[in-house]
Amino acid sequence: MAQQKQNISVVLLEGDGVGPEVVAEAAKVLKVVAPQITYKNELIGGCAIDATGVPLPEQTVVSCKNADAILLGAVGGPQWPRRDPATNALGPRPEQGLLEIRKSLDLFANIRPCVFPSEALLNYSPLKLETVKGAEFIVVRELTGGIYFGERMEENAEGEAWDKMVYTVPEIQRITRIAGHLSLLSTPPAPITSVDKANVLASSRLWRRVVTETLTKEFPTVPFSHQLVDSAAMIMVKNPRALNGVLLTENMFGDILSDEASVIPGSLGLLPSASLNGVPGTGGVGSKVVGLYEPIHGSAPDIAGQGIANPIGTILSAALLLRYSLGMEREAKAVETAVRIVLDEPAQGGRGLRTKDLGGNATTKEIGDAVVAELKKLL
Ligand SMILES: NC(=O)C1=CN([C@@H]2O[C@H](COP(=O)(O)OP(=O)(O)OC[C@H]3O[C@@H](n4cnc5c(N)ncnc54)[C@H](O)[C@@H]3O)[C@@H](O)[C@H]2O)C=CC1
Ligand SMILES: CC(C)CC(=O)C(=O)O
Ligand SMILES: [Mg+2]
Repeated sequence: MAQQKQNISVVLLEGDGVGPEVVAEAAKVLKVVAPQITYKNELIGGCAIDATGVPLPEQTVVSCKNADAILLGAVGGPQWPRRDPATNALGPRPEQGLLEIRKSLDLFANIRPCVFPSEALLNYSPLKLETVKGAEFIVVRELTGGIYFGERMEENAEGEAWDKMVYTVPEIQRITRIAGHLSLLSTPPAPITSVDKANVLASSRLWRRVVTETLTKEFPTVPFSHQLVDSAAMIMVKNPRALNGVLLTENMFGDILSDEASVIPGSLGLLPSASLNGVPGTGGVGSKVVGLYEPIHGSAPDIAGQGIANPIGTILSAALLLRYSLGMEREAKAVETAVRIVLDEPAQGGRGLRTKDLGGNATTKEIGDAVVAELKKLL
């Protein structure tokens, strides 16, 4: 087993809505597999606005920069932005906090694996079993550039507003290298599908040129192709196996396509993500990168406070945290196995537990407790 650091610090950013509910379960899981971790809770999003006036307090940034890894729930909700009763001006948005922490830590690489955490879920996908069986790809989303970070103008007196989408060569090169690296972890190298809108957008034409050059020069054994984003969205639900491998794309397209991808295994509550500032390792000393880990979903205000949110996306994000930032591959795999057993049908030796989004009636806490119980048997 890889040598491990003893004093590990993880910052928990619970955020808003279902954030605290799902982070509580993932933290419970981490405490079992890695008891040496110490935790610090910090504020981000709407709860930070209400407590401090800003969505990302300086103290949160400092703690995150000093930590070995960060686990986040979600931010946002219909109560924000709040309106100042005196001036009628709108206050800050919780989502700004998330964008700012990604930028502050230079977390340019967002990795969102779209896999079935258990084969049993094949029966619960809203798509036909024969369509989704065998679908398995990783969305590699550029996370600190593009339209979410471009200049913008809010609505003016003429009823006009705009957002600018900018990409630079180095930004595209570094995210392409992440995709190339992930491709090479498979034998033979996994195909990369780069998704853009090069038939319309100048930034996409740059994207396509730089992706082509970087992969051709630096990853000559990696097969790749280009797909326009509109048809990629169609293929994802019609024949998702055609995207198997690595789906490389820019910030906004990756945001949208990854939510769509969650329909394949059956719920937005299932998919984890890792936001990194470098090449992800597969475990062991020296392979660690700065990382923020979060489920791909939002704060789900429609179900917040009911104890029914699916915590699996967050628990699997904790597994990615163990793998990529702490070099604890054995523990990461154990968490993934425990999740599989919880979801597997009893006839397969599993527990057949599912939350409401997957047609079951288990609570958030029951799923977390079951993962912990299975994990204790595995360790
Ligand atoms: N990373 C983040 O913090 C993100 C924050 N948001 C914010 O979240 C708020 C709500 O946004 P929505 O568009 O409603 O997206 P959402 O992802 O919060 O919810 C969309 C739908 O999926 C369901 N859902 C989400 N997570 C679930 C889970 N773990 N278990 C079961 N069902 C789940 C929700 O109940 C809802 O019906 C907004 O303020 C938005 O800006 C949205 C996406 C990401
Ligand atoms: C604030 C948003 C960009 C968050 C989001 O939807 C995401 O990262 O998936
Ligand atoms: Mg999103």
